[in-house]
Amino acid sequence: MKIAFGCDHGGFVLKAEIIEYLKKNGHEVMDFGINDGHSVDYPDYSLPVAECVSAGQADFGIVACGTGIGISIAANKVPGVRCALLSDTFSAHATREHNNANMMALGGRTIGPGLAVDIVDVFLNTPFSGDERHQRRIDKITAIEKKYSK
Ligand SMILES: O=C[C@H](O)[C@H](O)[C@H](O)COP(=O)(O)O
Repeated sequence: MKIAFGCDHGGFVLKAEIIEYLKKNGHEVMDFGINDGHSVDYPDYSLPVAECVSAGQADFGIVACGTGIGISIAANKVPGVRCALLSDTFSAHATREHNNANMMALGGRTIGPGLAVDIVDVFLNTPFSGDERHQRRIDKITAIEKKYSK
């Protein structure tokens, strides 16, 4: 799969292990930085990942900041993006199965790289259930997006 990745300085601590996992598992990585731990603004690194996913240029997006909160808020402003902030594998499974999430956000100051890689693994290997009730709810999210987009 094609995976777009972006992080700020708070998420940079997770980057090496996540990228290593992705490459080892045969994924193509579109790396939007950052490439060292200097201080940056997380929306600048969330946007290109979210735009790639929204345009269908990547299958999934992974973003990381200190908490995962700011970078997920920014990603979810892009139409078509459903970015889940994750800190456990149960939620990683559930957000794919129920929400058909196409992006995940992780916090470099809240979880360690081992758990982050487990979360990525579960997320990427869990399909959307396709159940009518879940699709109906996702369609309602899309309708909200359409209501507020000009
Ligand atoms: O939600 C925002 C992220 O956690 C940022 O990584 C965080 O706010 C960066 O903080 P600072 O600039 O103090 O390192």
